[in-house]
Amino acid sequence: MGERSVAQARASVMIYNNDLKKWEHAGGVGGLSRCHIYFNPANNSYRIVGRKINDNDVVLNCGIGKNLRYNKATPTFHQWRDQRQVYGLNFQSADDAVVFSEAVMAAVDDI
Ligand SMILES: CC(=O)N[C@@H](Cc1ccccc1Cl)C(=O)N1CC[C@@H]2C=C[C@H]3CC[C@@H](C(=O)N4CC[C@@H]5C=C[C@H]6CC[C@@H](C(=O)O)N6C(=O)[C@H]54)N3C(=O)[C@H]21
Repeated sequence: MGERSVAQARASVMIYNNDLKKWEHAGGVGGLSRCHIYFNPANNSYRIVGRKINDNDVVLNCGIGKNLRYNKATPTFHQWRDQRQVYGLNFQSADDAVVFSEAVMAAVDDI
């Protein structure tokens, strides 16, 4: 049994460039991605995967750890970090952002 999607949202994926001190579009080009939260029943893990709508390029692929701190910087821009970098999602609506954030936090609680 493979991974299954437990939530999805369209958002622009951004990565903070710590060297240049600025946000950059994940994958280098702006645009919307379909972002899924996948649950892997084989090891009870979750990850967030984002693929560009226009060419399916994977621009985000990060595990959800039990200590993940998810920051709602604005109603439509949410961010989190891992030991390497900071990720940001620019949602198209506050509603999309709420649905996705609740799924992220449910995943964190489930680990
Ligand atoms: C303790 C800690 O790690 N703190 C982190 C947050 C955090 C807290 C707790 C757990 C995890 C995390 Cl991640 C932290 O402070 N970080 C993470 C890196 C981010 C970088 C820049 C500065 C610039 C100001 C702010 C920012 O990003 N903000 C404001 C809303 C604004 C909204 C849209 C996004 C879209 C692209 C850019 C823009 O508008 O051009 N942009 C923004 O400009 C967006 N900020 C941050 O937010 C910074």
